[in-house]
Amino acid sequence: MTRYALAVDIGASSGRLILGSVQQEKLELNEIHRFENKMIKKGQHYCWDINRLFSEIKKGIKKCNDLGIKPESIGIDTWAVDFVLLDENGELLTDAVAYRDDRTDGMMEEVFQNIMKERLYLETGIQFQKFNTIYQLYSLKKTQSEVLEKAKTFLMIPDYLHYLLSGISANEYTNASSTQLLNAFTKKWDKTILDTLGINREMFQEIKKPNTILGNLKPELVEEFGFDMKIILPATHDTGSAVISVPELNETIYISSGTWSLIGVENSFPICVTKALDYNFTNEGGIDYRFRFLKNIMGLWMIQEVRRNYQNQYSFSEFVELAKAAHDFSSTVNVNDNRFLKPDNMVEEIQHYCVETGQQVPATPGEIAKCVYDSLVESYITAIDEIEEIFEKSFPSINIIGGGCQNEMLNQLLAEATKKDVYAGPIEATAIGNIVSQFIALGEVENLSEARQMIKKSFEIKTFKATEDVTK
Ligand SMILES: Nc1ncnc2c1ncn2[C@@H]1O[C@H](COP(=O)(O)OP(=O)(O)O)[C@@H](O)[C@H]1O
Ligand SMILES: C[C@H](O)[C@H](O)[C@@H](O)C(=O)COP(=O)(O)O
Ligand SMILES: [Mg+2]
Repeated sequence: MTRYALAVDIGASSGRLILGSVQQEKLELNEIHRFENKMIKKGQHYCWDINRLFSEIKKGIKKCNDLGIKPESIGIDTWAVDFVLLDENGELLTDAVAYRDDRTDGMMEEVFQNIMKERLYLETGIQFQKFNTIYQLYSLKKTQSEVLEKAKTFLMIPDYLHYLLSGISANEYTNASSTQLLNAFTKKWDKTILDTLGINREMFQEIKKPNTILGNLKPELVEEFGFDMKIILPATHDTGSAVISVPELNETIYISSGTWSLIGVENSFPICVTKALDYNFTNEGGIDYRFRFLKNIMGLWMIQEVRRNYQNQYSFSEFVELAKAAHDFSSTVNVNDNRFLKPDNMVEEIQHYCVETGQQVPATPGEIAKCVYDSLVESYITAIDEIEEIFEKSFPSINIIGGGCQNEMLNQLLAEATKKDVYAGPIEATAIGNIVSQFIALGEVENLSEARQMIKKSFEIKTFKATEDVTK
């Protein structure tokens, strides 16, 4: 009898529910529901519409009935760092404020008045992004200390969605690592950091690893759906699940390409050396206590915003064709400049940058798109050079996974620029990683190694090579 696991993968731009099963030793996916995700303004803050997200999840679960399928388990992954706080009755005390909100402006610098930057990095190994949970909580402490004092439960976004399904509170390890409040070595909440910043450590929950069976659905949801499911924790940080799906993990660099581009390697221990700090690499927790040594690059968020600025009149594939037609345009921007984190108008921000740096100013949608893609490749190359400097070796290939691996122009540009083989796929890497984590817990798949072998033979992986230099 076929066993099904249901993955819920919610990224910053879209969410999807995907059923997974093993058929003839291959993983089979069936996307049953997809929905848009975006920030909404609530009061003075940008937030996630967490109630709509949960209703989309329930809508997707109910579609299983239309297929006559009762999945054995469900697991939810989303973006990192964001959270909600609950009161003693388990009710929401806060909105799900989004990491791009400006409430953390200046907070990192204030935290460094209490804890040295180097100390934070040595204990947590986490990159310095202004939106990390530590700075969001510090902002709350300054502006709404009464909320922090009342809070009894701290749940990150996937934790909260699992709580809504099961009534059980837990903090999953891979996402907890992104907060910059988890000690990279003890894998526990770092009491010294919390106490030094005066953040109530009692609200943090027990850390649970991926592959943990958290519990079952609340009885009223069993009634509503018509079936029960186990809630099994995947790597609830979406990039943690995505990296599980990288088919060629040994000796390769991956780029999880979606709203963000997360570029890095898998490692068995945290690398907290000065050079990693200076280059702002992170050591996010992975499955089986591996580490995701990676760097955030602004990613396809930029083209998502450009698309919005042009009233969504162009598809992503049309932007690629428009960029190809603008082949003579060569201005680039530093994509990791915080000015691109949440500009009022991305097109204008890119144009202002080019004026300020004395470059040709992009005017057409094609020139803007080409500038974004060329700038991303430039940033990828810098990060690859930094990784190879830190590891003191050259990596032969790059694996691009996630929705962005469909941008074949970007894939070819990277192959040409690095002379490395670029492998593209699987597209739904995050959901696949989520599903295999559930199957490992259910015993449907033996372990991570078997999962990766199964993934490699189950999905199309396209190869992009540098063109031979015929002049030689
Ligand atoms: N057909 C396509 N051609 C080129 N790029 C694409 C295509 N489809 C999706 N993309 C890129 O993939 C991105 C979305 O990737 P995805 O992994 O779904 O994002 P997230 O998980 O962050 O919501 C889009 O922003 C877009 O740039
Ligand atoms: C804010 C974090 O850096 C972000 O969540 C990143 O880690 C991530 O996982 C983004 O995933 P997307 O699928 O939204 O690109
Ligand atoms: Mg994603």
